[in-house]
Amino acid sequence: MFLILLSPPPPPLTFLKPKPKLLLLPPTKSSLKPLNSTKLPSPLPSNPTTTRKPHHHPLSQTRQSLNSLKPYLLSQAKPILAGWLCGLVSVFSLSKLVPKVGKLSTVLTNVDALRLRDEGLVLGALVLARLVASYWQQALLWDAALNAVYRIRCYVFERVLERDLAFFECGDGSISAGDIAYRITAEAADVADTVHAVLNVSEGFLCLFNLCHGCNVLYIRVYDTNLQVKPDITCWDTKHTIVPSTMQLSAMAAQMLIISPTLSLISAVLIPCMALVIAHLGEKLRKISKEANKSVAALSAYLHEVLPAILFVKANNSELCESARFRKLAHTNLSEQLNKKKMKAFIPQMIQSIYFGALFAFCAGSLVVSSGSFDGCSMVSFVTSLVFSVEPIQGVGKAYNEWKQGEPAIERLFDLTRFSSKVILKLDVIDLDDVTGEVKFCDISFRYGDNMPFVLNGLNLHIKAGETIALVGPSGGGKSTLVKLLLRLYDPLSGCILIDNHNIQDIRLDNLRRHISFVSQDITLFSGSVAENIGYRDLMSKIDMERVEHAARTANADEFIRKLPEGYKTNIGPRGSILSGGQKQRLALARALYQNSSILILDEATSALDSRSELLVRQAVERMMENHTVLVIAHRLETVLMAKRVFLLRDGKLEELTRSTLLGGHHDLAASTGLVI
Ligand SMILES: Nc1ncnc2c1ncn2[C@@H]1O[C@H](COP(=O)(O)OP(=O)(O)OP(=O)(O)O)[C@@H](O)[C@H]1O
Repeated sequence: MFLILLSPPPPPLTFLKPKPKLLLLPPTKSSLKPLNSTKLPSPLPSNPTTTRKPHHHPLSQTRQSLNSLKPYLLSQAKPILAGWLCGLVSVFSLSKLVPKVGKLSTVLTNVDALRLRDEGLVLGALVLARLVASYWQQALLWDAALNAVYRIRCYVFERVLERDLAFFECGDGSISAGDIAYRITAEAADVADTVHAVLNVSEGFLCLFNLCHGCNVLYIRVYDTNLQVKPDITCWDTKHTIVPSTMQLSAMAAQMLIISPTLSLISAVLIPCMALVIAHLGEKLRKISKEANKSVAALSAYLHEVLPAILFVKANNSELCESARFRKLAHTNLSEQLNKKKMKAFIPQMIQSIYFGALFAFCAGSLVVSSGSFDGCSMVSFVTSLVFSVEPIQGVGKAYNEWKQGEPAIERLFDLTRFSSKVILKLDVIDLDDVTGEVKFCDISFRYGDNMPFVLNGLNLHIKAGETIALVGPSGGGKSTLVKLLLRLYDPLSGCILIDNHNIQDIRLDNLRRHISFVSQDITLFSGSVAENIGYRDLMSKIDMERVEHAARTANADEFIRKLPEGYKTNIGPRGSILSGGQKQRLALARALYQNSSILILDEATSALDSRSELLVRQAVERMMENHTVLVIAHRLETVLMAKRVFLLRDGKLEELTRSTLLGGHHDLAASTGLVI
């Protein structure tokens, strides 16, 4: 009856240390549980360990997502406005182009070379303007969408870095590194697609004025009751969804009212009905999309855990087991994605079938009721108008669904930024330029969760400036926890920690951590050169190569570094994969030495060294003891004996051990102190 050329579909809407999870069970059904990686924090968690999620009304969810995006869209006002302007030019060119094509047929029949040339030139200019403007419209709107998402990504990552250690460490309610990585990479890309779709839709609003002309040409032709398709209505661009839709809708409504007010009113009931159906299906699509996103995040989390542990997987012949676990997660993802795609395909069909079904019923019923009060021609014209009004409603629905599909990605991304820290930062903090390194733990009590046992219970310790003390104790006794409190990764439940008689809660956090160098139990190295890893603290400024080499020599690392293919410039691979365990540890020591802080914490720092290296490192540490406060957590008697005083941490309290106790070789010493004697 009439031909509508649809435009091509819009573009598809499209480190943290992972905790090793050992799974030695065969791939039975129960062992193939997806990793618990997709638990979401509550949007405004006052307690990061809380997992209960308040129920959100879909509209408030949409408002929240829009509010989250708003500042980023406003920051891109210039390219957005420029893009819309290009859209306006593009639509204007089209509106002029359509009647021109119609006129061309008349010019061609009455051959007039001069007119033909003029018309051809105008036509060419309009086509060119349309092409160029369309290109710039897309380019500018993508520029805005991608720039907005770049800013969102940076903001989200900064907020993630600001989160308490508990968010990453405390199993219940925490989000895995893989899930976080997925949100900041792939889901942020989805947000860019959604933002672009929204901007493209909004552009339609600006085109309202301009389209009046073009649309009217189209509609007037369609209203001809003889229903002859004119050449100038064969081209209709449906890309500019909402406003052309609005225009189309009002023009059709007017025409329908003229033909039959009763029938029009009956048909008008259809519009709110369809809006309700669209809203309902859109909400369903949002939920399905969220599940689909979660299933991809679970896959990503799994890969982030397993691939770094490939050595363990191979050594344990676990390839089959891991392949089965992967299949299970991939299959869940397959069903979720399929659900999403099916829903996306279902929605337009559903809307159309409801519409045409109801339309048919109304028309048939009305014909009977009106008992021939209007002729077949008017009926056809009425139906034509109604059919044309379906398209804009569908257009609005399509835009709405694009948004609904992208909404979960926006929610999940911004969920990462909504938290209140348990480590409260005061406003009136002080900066300490130099510290002597005196540390006091005063009556410290701490536990990781409300229902967990106390790890530290009324602990007191006074470390004098420049003193070296060793902490020993059974595994799980709380030695590393004590260090975490000193670094203010957690705050004690009661008591306080003083550095140079200043409560650490009164010292600016970055200033506090600048005065403490920490070599942790699990060595953390990044891909990059040896020099970058040692001079990590100056990575963003200028690394002092002399200090790097000096630190490496002191930590007995210089010798092996020079043997590497490019010496200090050698890239050590992800997590220092090209180095041996002992080499990694010496590099970490060199890094701590480079930082030259007043307080040095070595948590099992010499455990992976051979006895020769350990001796050299011990000498280095002994040299550092002269002007540093050193806290060594050790399991080796030789390391422990370097310290001036040795404390046993057991049952949340400290007990000083005398040298004679340590050297006396009591039977139960190894069991009670965890020392390797
Ligand atoms: N993030 C955490 N959430 C909950 N409990 C934790 C967390 N970290 C440690 N714990 C618990 O706190 C206790 C003390 O742990 P910590 O790591 O301080 O012991 P440790 O003395 O350093 O042990 P090791 O010598 O084996 O390294 C342990 O029972 C441990 O299970």
